[in-house]
Amino acid sequence: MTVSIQGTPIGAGHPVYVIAEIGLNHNGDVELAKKLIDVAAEAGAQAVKFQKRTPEISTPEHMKQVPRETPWGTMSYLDYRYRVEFDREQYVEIGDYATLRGLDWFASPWDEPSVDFLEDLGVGAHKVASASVTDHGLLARLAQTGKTIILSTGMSTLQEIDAAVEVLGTEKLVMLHATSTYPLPPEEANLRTILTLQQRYRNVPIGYSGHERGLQISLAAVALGAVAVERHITLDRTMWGSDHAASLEPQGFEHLVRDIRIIGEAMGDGVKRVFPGELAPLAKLRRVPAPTA
Ligand SMILES: C=C(OP(=O)(O)O)C(=O)O
Repeated sequence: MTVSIQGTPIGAGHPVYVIAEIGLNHNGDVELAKKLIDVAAEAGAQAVKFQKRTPEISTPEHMKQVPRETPWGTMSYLDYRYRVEFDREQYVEIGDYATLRGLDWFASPWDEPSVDFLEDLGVGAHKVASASVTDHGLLARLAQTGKTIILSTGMSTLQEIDAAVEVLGTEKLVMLHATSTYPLPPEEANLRTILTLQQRYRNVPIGYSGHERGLQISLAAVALGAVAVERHITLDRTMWGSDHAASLEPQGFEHLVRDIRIIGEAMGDGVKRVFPGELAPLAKLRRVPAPTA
């Protein structure tokens, strides 16, 4: 089963759809966001992704007044959330820049007004963050958009995912296996879940959203058949902000996309055949030819 985002197909037999998750790693700075878009484009990703919140709604009540040290001084967690949000004008600027660089761009809306905000900007798809899997109001609003929805599944049981799929439908759905531990230790990656999801949601393309350090686990996900891969990117892992440490720097992301493309080609179609490149070794090395029927 194949779904598409702005004409780019996602599914078996198509190049792995690589999403560079900028998330909040722009730290509220449009110029930094543009540099990260450049990193994604130069590496050969197909999309960049952001996170869009209405902080008053999406911040859990018990977190709002928790003090937070930031580069802009100590402030409440709620004020910090406002500080790193882009407004409409800034989204127009970064969205246009992504389009100019040949990338799809979209975001994970963390509340219903954020869906309206993104729809107004004409995004090509929406992402559901793992944290939102059980927010059926948000999912219902997303289903109404008719756009392709990418559903992450960290922190979720199969029953919670079933219920989310019930609301979203399967026609324009991509699902990502994820474990929401930052950074993700290998023993919690549980990559065979990709196979479980493939079997349970047969018409849904299954991908992987990774929070591990390094490349190996994402590359293994592709070898297991993940048709989309999302990874956080940053200019510098030591920068201030919650996701930088579990992100890939430009060179790491470039290597990830390069290796995903090689693995994608190497996976083939599973049909056993003798390749042209084998004919010379065959002539040279095989002493006993196959018996003729
Ligand atoms: C946190 C997000 O995604 P994931 O659950 O895939 O990490 C997100 O998309 O905002």
